[in-house]
Amino acid sequence: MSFPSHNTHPSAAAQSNISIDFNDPPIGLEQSWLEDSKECFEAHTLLKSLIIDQINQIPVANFNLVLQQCRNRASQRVSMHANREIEILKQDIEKLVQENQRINKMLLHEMKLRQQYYNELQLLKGAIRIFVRVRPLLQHEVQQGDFSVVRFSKNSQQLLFFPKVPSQEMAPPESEKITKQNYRQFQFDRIIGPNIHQRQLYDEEISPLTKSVLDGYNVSIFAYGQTGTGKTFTMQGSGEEIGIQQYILQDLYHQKQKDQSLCEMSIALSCLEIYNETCIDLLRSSDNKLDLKMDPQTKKIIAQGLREVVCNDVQEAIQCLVFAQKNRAVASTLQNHRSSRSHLIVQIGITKTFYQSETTLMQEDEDDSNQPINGMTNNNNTITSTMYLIDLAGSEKINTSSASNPITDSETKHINKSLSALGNVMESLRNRSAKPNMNGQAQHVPYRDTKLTYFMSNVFRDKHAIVCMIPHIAPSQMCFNESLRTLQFAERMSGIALTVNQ
Ligand SMILES: Nc1ncnc2c1ncn2[C@@H]1O[C@H](COP(=O)(O)OP(=O)(O)OP(=O)(O)O)[C@@H](O)[C@H]1O
Repeated sequence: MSFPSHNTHPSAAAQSNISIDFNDPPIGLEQSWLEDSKECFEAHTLLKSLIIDQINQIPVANFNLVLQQCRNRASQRVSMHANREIEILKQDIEKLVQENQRINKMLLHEMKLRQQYYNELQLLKGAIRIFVRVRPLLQHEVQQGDFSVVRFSKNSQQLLFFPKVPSQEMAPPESEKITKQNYRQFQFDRIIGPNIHQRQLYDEEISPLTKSVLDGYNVSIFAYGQTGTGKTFTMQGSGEEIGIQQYILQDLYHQKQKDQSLCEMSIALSCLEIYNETCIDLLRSSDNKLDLKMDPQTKKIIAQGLREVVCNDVQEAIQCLVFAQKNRAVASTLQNHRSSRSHLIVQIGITKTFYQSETTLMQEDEDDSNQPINGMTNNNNTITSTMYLIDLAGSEKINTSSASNPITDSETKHINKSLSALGNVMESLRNRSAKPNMNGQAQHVPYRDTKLTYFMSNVFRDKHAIVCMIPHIAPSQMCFNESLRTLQFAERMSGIALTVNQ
């Protein structure tokens, strides 16, 4: 086959990048040759674009592969790194646990020392502490023209009590103006005047007792005094003003929360009423009369079947008290305002069980001062203690001038009997500590004379018990005789303050 000499092969044209306009072919080229060339050129162009496409695909696939490999390597490195980190963290945690144990050990040691010194101080202050509370004059007393016959010293320990003053005009002057007046002076651990609010009373005088009960000491607080002098106000509060019962419970549950890493604390409540020498369980609505018996194992006097309610928080505990108060109020309306004619004993039982690690730490501590504190049994590292809050019946005498009412007379006789039995027990304890062993025999203490003294003998027979008495008086001159009796009773008690538990 021969080609025109002046012409060039189409592939040569493509190779030499000659641009051919196929719509306007050069003169002399045959039509078929042109069509062949055109097809060939298009095939070439298509092939070229396919090759470019293929080339473009290769790096993407490669990249994905490389990326996957990188990921694998990275995840291997991350897991190796994480393992190392976890190892380091484990070591750190181990160190922290050891440090925590060391600090807990120090804390326990410090706590025990603090408890020891603190409670020694409390015991040195006197086993029976007397805080006389004088309530303000009430509105109806002022309206009746009554006035206060009580004055206070600046150190809050002395109380000046004026004999009957005939009228408001003759009322004693304020304490700073008092010179040589005819007054009786009383001195107690603390006088709580009418301006002292519940919170202040709690913070200054009662909260140390809450600390003691948490340390394993049995504590009892008696509210004593004539009806209407504020015993219930102090213990339970009134209206907006909460009483020491609630403050104590708030503190106990607060401490329970604070100590939860050291020990498990359980708080249980029971409420016992003694009315006309009958014991009544106020946490039961029926079948609630109880007998007092000595527990053969612990030698403690127990009210058989007395309901103890474990309360998990302060609200539950307060609900319990409200239930008891309602029960008491129902009986009260049925029986001639029984509430002020009966003794109410609220018992708060505390059990603290120390966790194993702390137990071991305590056993490891070889310091001699690290003796088990009161209430703690060596076997199970549990501390048990009880706080007794006793709202005593009104202490007034039978009004011999009024028409006799057999019910109130019998109630009053029972009250007078149990309150004077309480005084006799105190008196015996004082005598016993003055003359410990007469002819080798311990002096008899008449605990069994009344239900109140029998039950409370748990407290008086306990060498480590802390007893606090809050005698209440009204400041008015109309209550002069009853207030004087209350102050004299309190004076008798304060005489045995330092000796009762020796
Ligand atoms: N410190 C005080 N401040 C203000 N008001 C008080 C105070 N103490 C008592 N009161 C008020 O005096 C009244 C009598 O108080 P309360 O009922 O507590 O006496 P009580 O000794 O418990 O009597 P009862 O033996 O009859 O139960 C109440 O209205 C109480 O609110």
